[in-house]
Amino acid sequence: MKRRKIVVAAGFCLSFFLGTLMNLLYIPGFEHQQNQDSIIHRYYPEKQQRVTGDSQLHVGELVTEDVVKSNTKSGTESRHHLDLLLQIRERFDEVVRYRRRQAHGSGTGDPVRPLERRRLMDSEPGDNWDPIKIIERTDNRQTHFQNRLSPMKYMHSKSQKGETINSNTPMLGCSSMDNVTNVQYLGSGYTKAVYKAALNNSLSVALKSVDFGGHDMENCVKKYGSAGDCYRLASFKIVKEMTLMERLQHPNILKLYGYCYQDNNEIQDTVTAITELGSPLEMIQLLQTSWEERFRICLSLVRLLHYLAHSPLGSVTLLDFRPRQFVLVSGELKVTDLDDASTEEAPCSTSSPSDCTLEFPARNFTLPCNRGCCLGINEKRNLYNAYRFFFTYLLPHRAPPTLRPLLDKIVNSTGELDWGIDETLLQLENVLHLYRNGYYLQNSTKTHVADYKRVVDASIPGENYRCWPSYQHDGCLLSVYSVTEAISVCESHTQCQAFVLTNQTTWTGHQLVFFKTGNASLSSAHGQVAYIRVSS
Ligand SMILES: Nc1ncnc2c1ncn2[C@@H]1O[C@H](COP(=O)(O)OP(=O)(O)OP(=O)(O)O)[C@@H](O)[C@H]1O
Repeated sequence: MKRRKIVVAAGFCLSFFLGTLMNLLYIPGFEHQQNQDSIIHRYYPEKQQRVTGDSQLHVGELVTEDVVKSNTKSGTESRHHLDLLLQIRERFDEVVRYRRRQAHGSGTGDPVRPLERRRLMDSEPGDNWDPIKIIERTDNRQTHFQNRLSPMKYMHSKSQKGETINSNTPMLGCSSMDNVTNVQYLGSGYTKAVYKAALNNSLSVALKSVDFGGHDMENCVKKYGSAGDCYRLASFKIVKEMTLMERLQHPNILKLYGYCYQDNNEIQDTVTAITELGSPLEMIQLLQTSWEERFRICLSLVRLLHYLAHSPLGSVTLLDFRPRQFVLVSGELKVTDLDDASTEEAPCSTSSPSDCTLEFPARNFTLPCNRGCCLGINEKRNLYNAYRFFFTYLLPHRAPPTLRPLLDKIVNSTGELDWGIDETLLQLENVLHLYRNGYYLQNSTKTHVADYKRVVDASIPGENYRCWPSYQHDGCLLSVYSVTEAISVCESHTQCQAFVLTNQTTWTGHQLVFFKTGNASLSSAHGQVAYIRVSS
């Protein structure tokens, strides 16, 4: 109520108010309509079209809360504080846009309606700034998303049960964090710290929160001196990430299991995201794994990028695309860091080709400008990053020789940005088809030199030797399409005198086979088949 009065008063006394504001905050030329609009555009780009005759009122509305706080400070402090608050509001608006955006192509461009915006501005000072909470308070629509991710239901609830994210997955909240064990630090970046933990001694999860000692918080507090506001600014990265994890559902995007808001000693409502657990990508380690596993990572990545290019929010680009933004979950690549994802398509004019320049350290590309937008810029940025960070290292290296020409073509075409993501996906799926069905095996006229005795339900536990790239470090465990391929492998290893077809398969359906130096330890093993070399 009090806030409402302040907004109304601001409307009546606006010219006086804005004049004072200009003097206090030293915003040059604030009295000029043009500059007011550019300020609005800078901080509230989506407002600009609406700001016409009554733009002053909008300015008043937008900054009133901030100014009331800032008015009590010295000029420089106020300007700094306002800057910080405007950054928070900017991130807030971004999250609102993602939450409200209709499925791409079926909805309105600007989902924040003026009435809601006014209500947002009217929310009580001191209320926490969790946009999900604020929107929920102000939104009288029962959206699908709200039903599934209601902070009122989950975030402070200590006894929630039976609610779901997806139709069959219970949503986790603060109560699930009552019994957290085996907490281990996993990693941190500029803003967040990530811990591995077991909930109720069973479910292993990753817990993501703002790193109080991280660069982001440290730099912000140094500049603005307000730990609380700096926390709010940083926490919007987690809120954005949670929002995108919820809205972008794909097997190669880490799952959001839930979240919890808790007060700590100094700061109210600190947010912790509870997500699927992965293991950080180690490029050196990856180079030592089989081609099949490395191909899986590239294919997961391309499937992810294909989804992002056609996502319900529009074409999403990952502005920070280093391998550390991805983790592995059971061999599948998943993106974890979504705080730098963006759906903004770069605007351009046909008379200025440089508008659409994609710049990379070793190369630049200029894309065509089509109807004021750089054609496919988000998709192509992702694709070139996939090429430079993943494909060049992982795709061709030790691939089956017959697949090499296809793989080289994929690497070259993505490196030149000749293909879009649709064609790239098609080509990788084709490679999978050829591999999965054994079409990569050479039609060799060479006959095998040795004969092998087949022993059903038998294994050879000992007689191991090492080979590369083995699925097991102290033995030679490789994947093959067929017995014929296993015989070829055995004949190419000087130590090999036998092999055992296990009953395990890889993600492509290939069979895992142990290669052995002999058969002295032959013993019965249900479901396995041993092949023993009987002549040479
Ligand atoms: N779900 C997860 N499972 C395992 N490790 C994770 C998970 N999420 C993040 N990590 C690890 O924690 C690190 C930091 O996480 P994240 O990238 O989200 O933080 P950030 O502050 O945004 O980092 P950056 O500065 O790279 O943007 C990651 O590099 C990754 O190795």
